[in-house]
Amino acid sequence: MTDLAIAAYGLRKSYGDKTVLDGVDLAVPQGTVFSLLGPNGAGKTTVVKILSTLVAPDPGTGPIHIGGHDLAADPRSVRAAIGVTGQFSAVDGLITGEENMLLMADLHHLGKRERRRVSTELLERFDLTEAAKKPASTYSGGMKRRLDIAMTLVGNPRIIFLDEPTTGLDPRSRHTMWRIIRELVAEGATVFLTTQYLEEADELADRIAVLHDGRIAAQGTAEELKRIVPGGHVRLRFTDPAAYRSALAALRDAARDDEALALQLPSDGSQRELRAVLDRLDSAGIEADELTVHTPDLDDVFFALTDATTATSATTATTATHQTEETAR
Ligand SMILES: Nc1ncnc2c1ncn2[C@@H]1O[C@H](COP(=O)(O)OP(=O)(O)OP(=O)(O)O)[C@@H](O)[C@H]1O
Repeated sequence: MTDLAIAAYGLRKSYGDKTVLDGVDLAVPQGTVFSLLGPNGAGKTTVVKILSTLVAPDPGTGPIHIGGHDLAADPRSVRAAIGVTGQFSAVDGLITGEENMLLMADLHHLGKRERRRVSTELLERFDLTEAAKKPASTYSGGMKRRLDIAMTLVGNPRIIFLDEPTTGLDPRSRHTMWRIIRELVAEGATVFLTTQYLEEADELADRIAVLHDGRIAAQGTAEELKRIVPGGHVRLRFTDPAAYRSALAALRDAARDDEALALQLPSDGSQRELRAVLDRLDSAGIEADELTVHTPDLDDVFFALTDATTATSATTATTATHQTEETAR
């Protein structure tokens, strides 16, 4: 257990007769990023609130250890070990960024000189020195979010909960946030990240869990999760209708898209399967104008796990715009 920053067993929580968490197990090794994914209302924030001592879990919940401390027996030590930034920021808009930082330093009982040093250092690190003397209400969304994280880091927490840290941020601010998260982990912190952006989990997380219907529907590395959904295929596109027709005759098992003059053959995207497809094309004398490989992405996994009825259309939709599609010809 010692190398686990977060170990929680059988998390349960209901509000009235609504069961939000119905036995959730979580194990997060130190120095890693763990991402909890789930649709709106799945219970991600509830998990963060329980693990950060803000909300009590229901009776029947198993043991929870955060940073080696028993959450039920020693919540004070848990609070000392963690930092939390939620969807509702702790930033006070009426005072300056610097004043927000100093206030946080006071809450952590830092000495006079130390509070200045920590505040200046963190403002600089998060590129807020120039704006430090301006009221936080004048900050952009990205700046506010950076200030929020800077405030969280005042107490030098080893375990950091980030609840949807990039929701509503533009791509540049999002990338800045990703860099910050990577730096924190490189310094040895553990990050528990909730997000609705699958791309974000894919980018950052060592392990990902998908929360659905009060339980963990699946968990693993991004690669492991992608392997559990079907949908990988090779797509061949033709410009000449005659070539398309002869390909159609030779590859009877392929799914056809007559309008686009395209065929799709199932494939897991591995070198072996790709070679098999190319061999078939060669032996049938087929020369496609374009060959693209589609491997399932986290969107496919997410839709497949959280809503079976939308799985098919989601897979189709991502096929058209997929980022990991590689044009081979
Ligand atoms: N204090 C509360 N009282 C009653 N119901 C609550 C309370 N807090 C949360 N809920 C309900 O619990 C469910 C899970 O909420 P939670 O905020 O944990 O979801 P989430 O996965 O974080 O969603 P989102 O992505 O929308 O933030 C929701 O249906 C919510 O309405």
